[in-house]
Amino acid sequence: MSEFILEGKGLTQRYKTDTGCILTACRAVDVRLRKGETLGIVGESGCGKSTLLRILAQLERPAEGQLFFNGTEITFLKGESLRRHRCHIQMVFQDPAASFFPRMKAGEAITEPLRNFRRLSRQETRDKQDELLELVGLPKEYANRYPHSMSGGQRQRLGIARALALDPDILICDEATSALDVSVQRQIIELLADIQRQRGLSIIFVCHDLALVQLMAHRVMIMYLGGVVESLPGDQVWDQACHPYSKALLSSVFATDMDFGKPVNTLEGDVPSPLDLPQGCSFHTRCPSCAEICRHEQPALRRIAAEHQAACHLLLS
Ligand SMILES: Nc1ncnc2c1ncn2[C@@H]1O[C@H](COP(=O)(O)OP(=O)(O)OP(=O)(O)O)[C@@H](O)[C@H]1O
Repeated sequence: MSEFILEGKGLTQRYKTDTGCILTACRAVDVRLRKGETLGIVGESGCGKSTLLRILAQLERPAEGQLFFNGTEITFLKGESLRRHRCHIQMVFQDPAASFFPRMKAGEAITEPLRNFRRLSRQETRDKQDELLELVGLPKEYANRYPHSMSGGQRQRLGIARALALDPDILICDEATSALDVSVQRQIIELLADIQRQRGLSIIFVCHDLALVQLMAHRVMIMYLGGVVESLPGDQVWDQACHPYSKALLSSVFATDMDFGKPVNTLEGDVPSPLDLPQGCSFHTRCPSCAEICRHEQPALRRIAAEHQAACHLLLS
């Protein structure tokens, strides 16, 4: 049995654009998720987070690389075995309202995935609705309400309830709190942590907000332009993150907490296009510490400390 419930090796994804060019959205990404662990994935818009999630959830197949579930390769599953496998990994999206039929009541909506897999008696459906609503902290009576009549936070609870209907081993949350107010974000994160403790669930939590991710993730992976630039334990992000990109993200996130007078290390320039990846280190065009080697040699992810890797020439020389 593998130490990891989900493992991706060298996951790469390319898309053909409308103009016939090849865009590399994900570059040789290694992902490891342990049972009961939360892995946070952070990065700016367009860095390939959603692409990576779609590969991990098997909504699309990578152009290169392999995927393992509990040590068994699942990269090439198809047909009925793929459909069955999807029960193990479920997703929560940023806008759950978009995936609810407007005329379907909440109770029906959250048990829908279950009905796709087996017949349920009326009593079984009601019991499951009650169980799921209680799990996500909503009153039973909400089964009869329409999702659009609920608040954003309540709808996101429904989204989580629906993702849990099939009792998955892994929950993948794609910007699941980004559309919510800060106080509601906290409640949803606490809810996820509670459910994780109760059910031993493994969670992948993708977000562009590093402050939020490091609050809940056991490990954090920082992505830039389709690749991983740093990976480290969540509780070390604030004082041990060492890649120049991670540091720039941190100083912009925590700028409001900083002393006046302390320079804020903001990022200059734009992210290069994934259609035209720069030579050498993908971050060198914006890196304040760029050296000659960074312009022509791509740094590999290397060990900095236990459970901590970074891809930067300057940290390793
Ligand atoms: N199906 C597709 N066809 C062509 N290009 C795509 C496709 N899906 C994603 N891309 C491109 O791949 C790159 C990575 O996109 P992706 O959505 O994975 O990034 P992201 O980090 O999740 O961004 P965001 O936070 O804005 O959702 C982007 O340049 C995007 O335009």
